[in-house]
Amino acid sequence: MSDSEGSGSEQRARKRPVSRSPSPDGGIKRIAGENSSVVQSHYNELKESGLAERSKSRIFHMRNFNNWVKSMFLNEFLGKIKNSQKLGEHLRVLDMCCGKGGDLLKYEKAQITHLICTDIADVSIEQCKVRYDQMKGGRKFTAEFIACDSTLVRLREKYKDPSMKLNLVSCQFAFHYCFESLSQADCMARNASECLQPGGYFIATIPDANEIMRRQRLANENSFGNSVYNIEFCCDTENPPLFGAKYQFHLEGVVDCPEFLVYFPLLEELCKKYGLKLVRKTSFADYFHENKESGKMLLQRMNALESYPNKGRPLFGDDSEYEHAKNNKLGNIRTLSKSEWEATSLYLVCAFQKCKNTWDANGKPVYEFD
Ligand SMILES: C[S@@+](CC[C@H](N)C(=O)[O-])C[C@H]1O[C@@H](n2cnc3c(N)ncnc32)[C@H](O)[C@@H]1O
Repeated sequence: MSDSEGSGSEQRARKRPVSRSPSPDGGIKRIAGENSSVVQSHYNELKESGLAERSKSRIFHMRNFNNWVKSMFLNEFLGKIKNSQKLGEHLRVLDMCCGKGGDLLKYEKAQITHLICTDIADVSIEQCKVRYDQMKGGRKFTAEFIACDSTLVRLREKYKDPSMKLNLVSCQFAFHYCFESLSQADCMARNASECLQPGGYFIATIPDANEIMRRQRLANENSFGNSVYNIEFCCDTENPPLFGAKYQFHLEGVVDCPEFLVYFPLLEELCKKYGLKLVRKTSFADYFHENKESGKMLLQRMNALESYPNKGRPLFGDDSEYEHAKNNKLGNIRTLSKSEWEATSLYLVCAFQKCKNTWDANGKPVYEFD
């Protein structure tokens, strides 16, 4: 259940030189954003479920766990930003691919001053705006809402104030959609970076391509997974293209969409082009182990782990899903079922910091990476 850093697939991937690839899209001609409409329809049609319904979901704890990771990661970087600011300074955030606004309360608690919410799914953006309008409290931040494809559109041109400087850009569980093609990934990286002020951060949670490929190699099949998730490859798994390495991702009751592998060294290169320097990359599994003590109270409050045994109440998974918890000597423990852990440990968190720049004779930024 641990991260697969240094796995065979990663070593194979590392051997593949980015610049020598004859065709970054694997030789297949694609229309930019070919899959975007499928993704847009999927999220637009996704029913908004209330807490009562969510708490019956097979992946109730995993969704809370993912939310815990997001909260901890957001707070880690918002904390760094606040520590570097003077009292009373603005704290402006772009939530790129914000969905229905699941992170609005996190921003309110962090006392940000302005939020830009963007998403390709207009229904989600509308629901996000309704949620924002229903938020009460004197510390409420100002906000703007934009429905558009961040892999095709220059977001800056849509902002109320295109000269606005942002402190944080967050893209949660969504950046991988842009790896459909080079032009889309480039557009998204530019959107993540161009309004960030030097010192600001771009943070993201994405599926870990090395872990996905490791599991595919183990399964030796195009399709693999468990009772809560399934991945079915729609590209050559022996030699996946750098862009457009498509797979169909199914997650119990919430996702059924085409996604794309994010070859991380390439993401790093794209970010570098726009002055973003990698400062953190950690698997969800390692992030949990690093932060479970400091985030213990929040884990409890967010109901991010399941009690085992569950005081006579039924468990969310079959009994066989808790073998790892059976032999512990502590009696009652908090855990996730095996299938949920396998699904959540597919992901990684990463953070990039915007560098300072000077300008060359042609007016192009020259970034100061140390
Ligand atoms: C898994 S959801 C995550 C939503 C939210 N960030 C969260 O953490 O709850 C992925 C989101 O990405 C959005 N999305 C996918 N492709 C997009 C694109 N090309 N441009 C903008 N949004 C996109 C979807 O509409 C969906 O709301």
